[in-house]
Amino acid sequence: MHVALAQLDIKFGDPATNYQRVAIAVKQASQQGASVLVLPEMWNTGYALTDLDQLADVDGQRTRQFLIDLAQQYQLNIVGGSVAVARENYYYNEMLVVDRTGKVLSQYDKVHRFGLMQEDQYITAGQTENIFQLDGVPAMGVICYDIRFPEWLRKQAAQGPKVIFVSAEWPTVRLPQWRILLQARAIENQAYVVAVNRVGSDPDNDFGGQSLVIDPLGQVVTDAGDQATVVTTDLDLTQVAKVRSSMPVFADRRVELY
Ligand SMILES: O=C(O)CCC(=O)C(=O)O
Repeated sequence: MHVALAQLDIKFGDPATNYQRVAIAVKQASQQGASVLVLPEMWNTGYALTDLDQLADVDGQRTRQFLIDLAQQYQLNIVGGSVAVARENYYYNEMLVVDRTGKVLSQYDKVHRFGLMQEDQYITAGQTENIFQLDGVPAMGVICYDIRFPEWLRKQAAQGPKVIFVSAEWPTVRLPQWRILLQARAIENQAYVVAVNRVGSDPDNDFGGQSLVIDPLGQVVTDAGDQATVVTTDLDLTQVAKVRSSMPVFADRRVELY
């Protein structure tokens, strides 16, 4: 699996610009030979939560068609980060995963709402897991604050995913925690973590990138730095089986105790 991390700057409250930026990133990823492109969180609007009535993608229709078209045109799978979506009278922070044939593999609403950025006031929490197969590889995806809840990732990782995708808008001030949390999620689940954060700023926060690929032993194999970029990395998925068989932590769980 050759993953491309689209570490984008997101223009606050300006979907038209952001759709263009994503289209450029998909093209770059394809030119770099990627098989999977990963986008950041809330890339259509940024955290313009007070304007969601004007800005959110109604029923996610625009994003869905946009990602399907790009996936087919450039023949790559897309872990679509997340976008602000309006469904009925509610707003969601929604991830779509689309394969290169244009099939929608998964639709996930962020489960843990981040109160420090007022998500609890505007966004409706998701209820369902996000496990899918990319080119036959079992994978899962979560969004930003979700990574602070190891039980949520574990519940899904125990079902077989070898790659954990994370899409985020993680403020610079807490990037030291971002790195440690992601490394811990990789180590405890013995899986690759492919995590994409944005760069740039919005009226309240600076975002410092540090999109990472972390191997199943917790070592950072790619760090995208702090500028807008698309970086690619080859995942050696044989590592997952090797690490899991060398220390059988899933089998050693005492699930009757917790
Ligand atoms: O947990 C954090 O520190 C950041 C989370 C966040 O920014 C988000 O979920 O959007």
